Amino acid sequence: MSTKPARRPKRHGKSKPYAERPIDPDKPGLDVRLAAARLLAAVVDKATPLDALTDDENGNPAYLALDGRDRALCRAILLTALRHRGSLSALIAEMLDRPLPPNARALDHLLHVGATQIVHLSVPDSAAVDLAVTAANADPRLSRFAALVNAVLRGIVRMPADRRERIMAAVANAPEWFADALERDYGAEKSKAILQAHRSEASVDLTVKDDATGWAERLDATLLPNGSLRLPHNTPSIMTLPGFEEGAWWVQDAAATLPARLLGAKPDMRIADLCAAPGGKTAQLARTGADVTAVDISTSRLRRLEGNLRRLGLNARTVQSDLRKWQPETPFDAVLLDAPCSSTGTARRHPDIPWTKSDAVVEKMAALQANLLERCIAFVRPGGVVVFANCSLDRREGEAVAAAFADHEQVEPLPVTADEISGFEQAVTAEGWIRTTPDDWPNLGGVDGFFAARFRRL
Ligand SMILES: C[S@@+](CC[C@H](N)C(=O)[O-])C[C@H]1O[C@@H](n2cnc3c(N)ncnc32)[C@H](O)[C@@H]1O
Repeated sequence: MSTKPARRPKRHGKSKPYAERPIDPDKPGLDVRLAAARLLAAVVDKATPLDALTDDENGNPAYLALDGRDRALCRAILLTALRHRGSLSALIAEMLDRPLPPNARALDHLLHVGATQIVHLSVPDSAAVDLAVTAANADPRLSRFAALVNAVLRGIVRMPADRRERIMAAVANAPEWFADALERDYGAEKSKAILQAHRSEASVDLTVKDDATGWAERLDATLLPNGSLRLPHNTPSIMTLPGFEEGAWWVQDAAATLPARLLGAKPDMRIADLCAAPGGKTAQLARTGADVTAVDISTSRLRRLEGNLRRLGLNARTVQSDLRKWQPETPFDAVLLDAPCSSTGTARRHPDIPWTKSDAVVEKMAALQANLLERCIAFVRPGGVVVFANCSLDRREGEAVAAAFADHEQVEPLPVTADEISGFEQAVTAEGWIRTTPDDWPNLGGVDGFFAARFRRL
């Protein structure tokens, strides 16, 4: 691969002399594009989670300097740029004689921000091109590439739609490590279906306390086979919806409701929800009337859990502790370990995940999960139940951890049966584990990827 800068894009001899135009630093919309390119760099080059960069209190200064509407546009550009990053890269590459050199990161990010608006967002093409060129001119590292930015983006604007589609559909639209891991775990056909599902934004699902049918009508939502509600895509802010203030429901992906259902929770049981925050599964367990202790290492996330339970009118004891050191005074009847993981099963909601995680992260998380799961044996009484779950698609974090734990002399597998998880019968594996992937329920819009396995302490 050539490392020479691609100074001249293909077929673009007639680009306008943008580089010679005066720069207007106050140009409307320029600060949004500059912020988007900077944040894209932080995600892709520094593996910083997008949610941290766009947090309304502690986010990146370039983001916090934007007003509310511009923040929304900046986030929309970033979510879309990351969701379609692989196919947008292919489109940009098509416009270049040779690849950009590896050190031309800022140029690459600016092109991605521009191409995202042209291909996927309802920003006028002329504005997307013009602002990208102005942004290039405003940056001393990039000003000599302003004509190239102009030519590449104009080339994408002029490209016939069917050719664009062909180029974008022909690539895996995922980083190599992630595409390889999926293919190894699921085979060529299924991994393709998962990556296809990742091209669409996930819906918002709700778990309701009671009267799912009534709330489905009131919220204009779809009642899913497992009893969750799925909101329409254009739903405005969750907090303004009927039932939020009164605590009638909470946000939780349909597949994320499965692990808590495996504990057989009921009023006389003592249950520990481990790695509990922000508390979707704690709420499910508390709702049964069980005596629930929720443990998490993060103080701020536990505060969110407590706020959520208050709104829902549900009770649980909360404990801030690192599970690697925690020791309960009395063993529980059942524990749920919703272990920290690479979270690749939620890539439709967090399209930065494939671009910020790696094989090394997956392996580190799998080792941590095995360690935490082993500690769970001491947390339950003999005969008690341990449920292990996480939202990774990677079998190193799910099936492999469960298979190794099943060999432990102090536990036996307690296979899940289809009748225990009505609506998700197809998710039960031959081993009696649960595995969901984003391409499940294709006609309803998919679900998050989840894994769960159940054991009994001997
Ligand atoms: C996947 S999230 C849990 C989601 C939660 N169960 C729910 O349903 O809303 C993982 C949680 O594990 C917590 N965590 C990570 N390492 C931990 C540790 N060593 N001890 C306790 N909690 C930990 C994180 O703070 C995070 O809140």
